[in-house]
Amino acid sequence: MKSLYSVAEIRSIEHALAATLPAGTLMRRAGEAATSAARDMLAGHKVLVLAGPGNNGSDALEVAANLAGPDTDAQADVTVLYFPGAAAPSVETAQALARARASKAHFAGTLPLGRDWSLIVDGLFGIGLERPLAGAMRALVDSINELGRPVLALDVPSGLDADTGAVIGPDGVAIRATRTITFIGDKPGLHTFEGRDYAGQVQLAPLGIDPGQRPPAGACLNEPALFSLHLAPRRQNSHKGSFGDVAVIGGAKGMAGAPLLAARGALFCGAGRVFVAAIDPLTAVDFAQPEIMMRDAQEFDSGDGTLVIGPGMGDSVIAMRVLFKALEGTAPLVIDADALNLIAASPDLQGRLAQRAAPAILTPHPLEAARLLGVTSSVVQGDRLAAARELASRLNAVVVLKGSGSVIANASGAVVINPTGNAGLATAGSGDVLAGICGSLLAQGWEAWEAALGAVWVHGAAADRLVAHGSGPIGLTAGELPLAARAVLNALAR
Ligand SMILES: NC(=O)C1=CN([C@@H]2O[C@H](COP(=O)(O)OP(=O)(O)OC[C@H]3O[C@@H](n4cnc5c(N)ncnc54)[C@H](OP(=O)(O)O)[C@@H]3O)[C@@H](O)[C@H]2O)[C@@H](O)CC1
Ligand SMILES: Nc1ncnc2c1ncn2[C@@H]1O[C@H](COP(=O)(O)OP(=O)(O)O)[C@@H](O)[C@H]1O
Ligand SMILES: [K+]
Repeated sequence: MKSLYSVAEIRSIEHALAATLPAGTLMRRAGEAATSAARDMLAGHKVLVLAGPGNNGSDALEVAANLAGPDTDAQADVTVLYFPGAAAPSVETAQALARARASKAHFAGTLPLGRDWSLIVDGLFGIGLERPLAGAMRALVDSINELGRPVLALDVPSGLDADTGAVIGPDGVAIRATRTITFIGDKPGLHTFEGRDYAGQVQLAPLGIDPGQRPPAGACLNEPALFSLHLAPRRQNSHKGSFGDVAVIGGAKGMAGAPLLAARGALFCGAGRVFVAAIDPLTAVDFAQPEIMMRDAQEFDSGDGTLVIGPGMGDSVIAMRVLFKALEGTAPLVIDADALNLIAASPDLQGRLAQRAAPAILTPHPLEAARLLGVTSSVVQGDRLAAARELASRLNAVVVLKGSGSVIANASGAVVINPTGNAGLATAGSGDVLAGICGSLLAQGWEAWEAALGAVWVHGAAADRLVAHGSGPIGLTAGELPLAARAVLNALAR
């Protein structure tokens, strides 16, 4: 399992290890791991090392000493910008500083201008940053980002919250890294919200701590191993009834495309039969996808099939009535878009949802999540893991909080961050396709938790596949996702 540790969890691991290891061991190991990552990235000689006042800075000083070296054959020409704190440095920091000063690295007082850095090592702040960068530090971070040179961040890009992936603000700044080497355990903030943009490629350096010595983490990264129990090859002796029915309810006037996209997501990911039950039943057939059966939402009886409710559904009286009926019934539900907004506006519907025994997956984007929680979307984005966890527990459902690094949570408090997908998905209709894929996996007998994990992973991987083939991120369309998702799912099942 690819565990993700909160800052509090890392601190408690550090605390336990401090009793068993000689002082400074972990810092030295962090320095060695980071030095090897820096060498790996280095295509040239000139290295700028930024070292802050805490232990993150000490890691950076170790890197500077290692890269510059006392030897004449040292490869790098290292410049250090060191920012001592107001308090006296710790013994370990003093040792790292002495090593760096004894090396061939030169210490500068301000950012040297006009140098074409081959690599910048960011050791300003790690998990100890608790307030926004201000003054000279803020200006330095802006200047570093403007240089556009390769940056290796130590532990966490300085300015980023390792728990949430938010830049510590308001109106904060953070280093934009090419790669982040993160110590002891990987961290949620490197994989969601702003984290993916600021951390770049994430590399874990466990510092010689074997996973067995680490307690279980509060979150982890999504990967096929988390849902592979449902990825069995199909039996030859199967028929369309073996793979379940999905009915997508939605499609108010002018919004016929949304349920069709969801229905295609369901069809291409293997549901046996797929219906669209439209609020405005004008379309008799989807000529591009005639396998989809078209019905009138007001007359439709889904039996025990899976319902995906909400895409393009609107907020009419009919929509409300159909949603009420779905919540009263016992069908597995995927609740998306307008259905989420109707539920957000009605404590009664929230109560009904929370009391249901049948499985439900909710797929809010941040604004829909904010409406459900009665807060603003910036509050949701400020702590996506907490928001997803809170919604799952309040509404007794599996929740997929969408966006860069989608967060999947359940009512028992489990939290998973999805690493697949890209900004090509930032296009109308891609969420509809995701809802359809969720419904498809539910209809094929997957448990709600695995269905949500599998659907989000496959949906993101489909977008990654399209980008790898040149069909994005610019101009990727939601309509292309179902076919790509089919390829991804079949590759996994093989
Ligand atoms: N412990 C271990 O076993 C290991 C730890 N490791 C490394 O240690 C890192 C954590 O180190 P850390 O706890 O010293 O915190 P860090 O991120 O350096 O920052 C704290 C310093 O910044 C200061 N400061 C804060 N905000 C500020 C601001 N806005 N503007 C200006 N100053 C500000 C704050 O000062 P103060 O708040 O007192 O003013 C304090 O001096 C971790 O990320 C990893 O890299 C690894 O070596 C592995 C083993
Ligand atoms: N920048 C991004 N990186 C990764 N995934 C993204 C990004 N932007 C959007 N997505 C994904 O695309 C989908 C968009 O869903 P949604 O916002 O509901 O759009 P729509 O309602 O138009 O279908 C979600 O699955 C979301 O996680
Ligand atoms: K850093």
